[in-house]
Amino acid sequence: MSTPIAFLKGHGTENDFVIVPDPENALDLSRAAVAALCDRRAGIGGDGVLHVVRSAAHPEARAMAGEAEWFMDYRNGDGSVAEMCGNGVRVFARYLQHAGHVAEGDLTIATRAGVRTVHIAKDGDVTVGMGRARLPEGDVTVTVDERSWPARNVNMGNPHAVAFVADLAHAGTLYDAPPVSPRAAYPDGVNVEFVVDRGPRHVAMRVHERGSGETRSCGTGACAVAVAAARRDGTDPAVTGTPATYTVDVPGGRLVITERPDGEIEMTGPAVIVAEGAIDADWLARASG
Ligand SMILES: N[C@@H](CCC[C@H](N)C(=O)O)C(=O)O
Repeated sequence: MSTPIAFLKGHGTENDFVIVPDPENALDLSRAAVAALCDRRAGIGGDGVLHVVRSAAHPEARAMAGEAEWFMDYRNGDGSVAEMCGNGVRVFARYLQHAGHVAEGDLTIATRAGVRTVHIAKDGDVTVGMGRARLPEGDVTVTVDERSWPARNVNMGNPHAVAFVADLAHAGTLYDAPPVSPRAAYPDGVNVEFVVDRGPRHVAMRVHERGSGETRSCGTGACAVAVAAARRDGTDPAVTGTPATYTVDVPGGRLVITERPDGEIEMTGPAVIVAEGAIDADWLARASG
């Protein structure tokens, strides 16, 4: 029998992850292995995997090793690779604290979208500097059944289409990815957010994530929603010169997003470790095919 592989389970506003500490990048976490881990019946279950690797030990992160000791090698539930995961980076920071690698306060984490700054507060919430949004030009349309909505193309390191709708139920079951057109606007696929107003600078959303399906929360998605809402509401900080803060309710909780006049975005929310265990390495090897 092979040596078991340590894992933890954690979530941020119920966007849940299998955390696999692998400081020296010794594991071969294939696409099939990640999908098996995330399987909610035959595996551990999660929206994605947070593979915890020292930046110096990962080819995609080596160049960031001087700025951030740890690299979040994030994978979606189907095993695909994504550039960024906003809830994931908060849970990743919570894991580093839990494992004694870092203390409360400020730290940096390398991601495929670049180095992110994180603050672990005494009250338990974790804030992450999400960088700036990009807003590619061009009209985008999201469709569910017989309804279509104009959507805003927002890139938070990963791609989003944000549609303001009259009722979140209009998003339907979200079992399948809602069609977004033109497809050429998103050559690598897209995360789709459906948004309703709850009050001044307060919205609620549902999301269909690329590579994971409908999830209970998406941090980059919540940031994309806040950015789109600010442009719609005339509160774009680059225009008004004052920060815009939006409360974004997700099915799994609440995130608070602030965009500053220089475009930098901060997101605050909870991050929780719920379990620790050991993966049967032989099972994982078989699952990897
Ligand atoms: N849940 C994440 C986003 C994860 C990546 C996304 N599915 C993609 O493929 O871009 C978040 O909290 O940001």
